[in-house]
Amino acid sequence: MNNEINTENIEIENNNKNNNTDNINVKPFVISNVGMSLDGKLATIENDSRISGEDDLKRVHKIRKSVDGIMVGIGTVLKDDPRLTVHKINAKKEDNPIRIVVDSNLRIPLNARVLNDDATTIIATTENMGENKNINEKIRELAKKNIIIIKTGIDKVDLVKLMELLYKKGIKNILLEGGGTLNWGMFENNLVDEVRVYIAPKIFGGKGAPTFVDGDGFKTVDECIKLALKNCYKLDDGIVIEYTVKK
Ligand SMILES: NC(=O)C1=CN([C@@H]2O[C@H](COP(=O)(O)OP(=O)(O)OC[C@H]3O[C@@H](n4cnc5c(N)ncnc54)[C@H](OP(=O)(O)O)[C@@H]3O)[C@@H](O)[C@H]2O)C=CC1
Ligand SMILES: Nc1nc(O)c(N)c(N[C@@H]2O[C@H](COP(=O)(O)O)[C@@H](O)[C@H]2O)n1
Repeated sequence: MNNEINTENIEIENNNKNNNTDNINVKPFVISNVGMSLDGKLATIENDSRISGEDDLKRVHKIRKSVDGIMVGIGTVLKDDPRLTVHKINAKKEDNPIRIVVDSNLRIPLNARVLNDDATTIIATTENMGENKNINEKIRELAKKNIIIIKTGIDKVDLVKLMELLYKKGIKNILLEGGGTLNWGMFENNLVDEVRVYIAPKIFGGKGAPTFVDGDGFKTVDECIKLALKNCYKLDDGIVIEYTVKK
């Protein structure tokens, strides 16, 4: 049972008050996909992320079409303003997966393209997102756009709980499309099941350029995520490598 609160008649799911322990450890199957340079960067220091060629983008959009949900961090929304729909291959509106944005402080701009009506959008936020004084106005505007807001976590989105909640909503598989900070959060919590990377024959360099997995990093090799090679092949001018995450 979810406890729900009303903010000016707008229902926000507040899962921090949810003590239900049913279905714990039942989560969507998560595929982490990125296009990266050979040195592991997701974009250049000036946020140029044109890495994949046309065939690789078609590969990504086939995955988008096949999953229930597609997830990004608010960093990617603010930097790229993505649509997160299936638009590089033939598709109908019904083929678009549910878009999930992980955004602890509701920083999402109201004109972000992920808030358009091409697909359902869920914003995962936190208990303390309301500290900004204009937050109720923003929630009202998001509600007008039929955006679903889920609160889980106090200051930072609780990704483990979020996965359980999404699974209960019928989202059985998710394409995780980064960026590096959210990818770390997902790997750190052992929430990723499969990895697919397109590696472009390019070197971007730059200490500040985002990488496939950023965050704090594991301290030892013993702690790190271990992968088993599943498949690899040439595509465009690069290669695609697919791994299963060893659990
Ligand atoms: N080449 C590719 O395939 C791709 C490239 N990119 C690139 O990646 C870059 C963006 O990456 P980045 O800046 O790291 O942003 P992310 O998209 O990874 O978003 C990170 C933000 O998510 C929020 N967040 C909330 N809860 C969590 C949590 N539990 N764990 C982790 N994050 C959480 C945080 O913001 P808050 O605290 O406000 O909630 C955090 O700063 C861009 O340059 C983009 O172009 C992105 C995707 C794919
Ligand atoms: N796989 C992949 N290759 C690249 O070269 C990329 N730049 C990305 N970026 C991701 O796709 C999002 C854009 O999506 P829309 O086309 O607007 O639907 C972008 O925000 C990244 O998540 N991915």
